[in-house]
This record gives sequence, C-alpha cells and structure tokens, in this order.
Amino acid sequence: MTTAVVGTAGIAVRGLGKRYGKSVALEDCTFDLPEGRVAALVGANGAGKTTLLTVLSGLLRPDAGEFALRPDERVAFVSQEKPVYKHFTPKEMLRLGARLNLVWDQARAEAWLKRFDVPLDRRCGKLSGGQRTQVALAVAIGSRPTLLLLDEPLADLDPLARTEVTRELLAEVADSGTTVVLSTHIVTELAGVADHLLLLAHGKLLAGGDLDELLAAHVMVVGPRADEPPVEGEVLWDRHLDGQSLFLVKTPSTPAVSAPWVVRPVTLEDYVLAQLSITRKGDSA
Ligand SMILES: Nc1ncnc2c1ncn2[C@@H]1O[C@H](COP(=O)(O)OP(=O)(O)OP(=O)(O)O)[C@@H](O)[C@H]1O
Repeated sequence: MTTAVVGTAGIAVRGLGKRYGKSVALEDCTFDLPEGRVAALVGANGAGKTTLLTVLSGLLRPDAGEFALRPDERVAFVSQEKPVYKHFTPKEMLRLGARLNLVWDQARAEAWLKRFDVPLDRRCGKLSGGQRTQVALAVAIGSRPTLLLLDEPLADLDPLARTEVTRELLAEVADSGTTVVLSTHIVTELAGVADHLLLLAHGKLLAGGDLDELLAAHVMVVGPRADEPPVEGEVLWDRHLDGQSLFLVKTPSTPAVSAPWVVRPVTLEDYVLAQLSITRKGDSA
C-alpha cells in the first residue's frame, strides 16, 4: 500500500481499499476528481462514505491502493461528529484554529459564524447541534483548505441553514478554487451545488463522474403500466404504481415516444434514489 503525494490537479484515487477485520468497508475504489469541483458522495448507510473521507483526510491508512494529492494540498476534514471542544466558546475555537493552522483567515471564519448567527461567547457544549456544526465548518473554512472533506455537514441543520450552507460553500469554491467532497443523504439540496457525483455501494464506486454528463446519459420514461418502456436503451430501474410505470433508462440521446408516454430529464434525486434502490435489492447497475 502506498499513499502517493505527487503533483496532480485535484485528487487521483486508484484501487483504494480498507477492511475492518473481515468486514470490507472500501474496495477497489478508483476515480479522478478535478480541482475546484464539488463532489457529492452518496450511498446507503454503511456504504463506505466515512471510510473514504477518513482515508482521504490522511487519518486512516488504506490497506490497498493509493491516492494522489497536490504537493501543496491543505486538507480540512469535518467529521460526522463535528468535533469541537465543549468547554471552548466559538471564539476560542477560532483562536485554536489560528494556532493549529499554518494558513488562517480569521475574517473568513468569523464571517461564517456571524452569517449563521452563532453566539461567539457561549460554550460549544451549550450550543445546538446545528450551531456546533457551524463552528466546525467555520474552523475548516478559516484554514483556507484546498481540499475540503465534509462528512454529512447538512444532517443537523435546519432546511434554511442547509440551503445557505450549500450556497456559501459554492461561493467559497468560486472564490478560492477549493475542491469539496461532501457526503450526504440529503440529495435534494445538492441540485445546483454539486457538479460531480461519487456513488458508493457496499464499499465500491458504483457511479462517478461529471454530474451533467451522468444525468444527460439517462432519461426517465413515464407511461401506462408496462413491462418495458417503448424506447431503446438499458433499463436500470423501474417502478409500477397505480397503473403507471416509470423507467430509468441509460441512453445516449433523448428518445422520441408517442403519447401517453413521456420522456423527461433525470434529476440528481431520481438518479441517486434509483441507484440506491437497485443496490438495496442486491442487483448491480
Ligand atoms: N471502526 C470500525 N470497525 C469495524 N467496522 C467498521 C468500522 N467503521 C466502519 N465500519 C464498517 O465499514 C462499513 C463502512 O462504514 P462507513 O462508516 O464508512 O459507511 P458510511 O457510508 O459512512 O455509513 P453512514 O451513511 O451510515 O454514515 C460499514 O459496514 C461499517 O459497519
């Protein structure tokens, strides 16, 4: 096993694997993530998202494969537990961030906390779960990372905060060219934010790549109850409900259908839900 650190634009991951005893958490994971992209890392519970992020953060050694980062990469990782010292106030957490990081942008970190109305002088142990998440994000943002790894950052945020956090993250990327990998179960809020998808199932990368290209290669075909859709292409998933059938079809171009059949573009949510339901059935796409 080697963890290569060589000159590259973005992240190059090759054959990455990690086991916990006999349990395989990550297997033969290979992908490239270009610099400055926002990647949504999705998959069912136990798919290996946290393991992948922890390996990429350098905190966990893979036992197979390798990954390459830029030589000057500054990696910030906000883990699922959003670790903040409960006896520290947000202001003290930022002071700690300033001491622990070679590069530190106090104004940026403070602006994040103010933006989300986090009380600066209340101990973190007395903040809400969502406010603690904002403190952890502010420390990460303050370190001006070139690679930002976020493990379910949206999970304990209210719906408005989720939208604002994703919007702010996007602004952050636009400003600084940071590459972001963000694991989440809340795919609806990633539309217009993520431009790359990494979809894990049982530790393996089931689908990955540019989101627009991936979605454009599929269509949703809707019509009356039928065993097959009236189009060419590979049917990846189907659902039949109340006399109506829905098919996710992989096809290089938008097929023409006659009424009452309809072809519509595939959304990120359609695609992810279909893939998750395929993997839950134990099939492979
Ligand atoms: N410390 C550990 N010891 C043993 N098995 C582990 C350990 N950490 C994770 N696993 C197992 O590895 C697999 C991947 O776990 P991981 O936490 O990476 O999944 P995840 O996709 O992040 O899940 P979730 O969406 O539930 O957070 C699971 O089967 C899990 O039970």
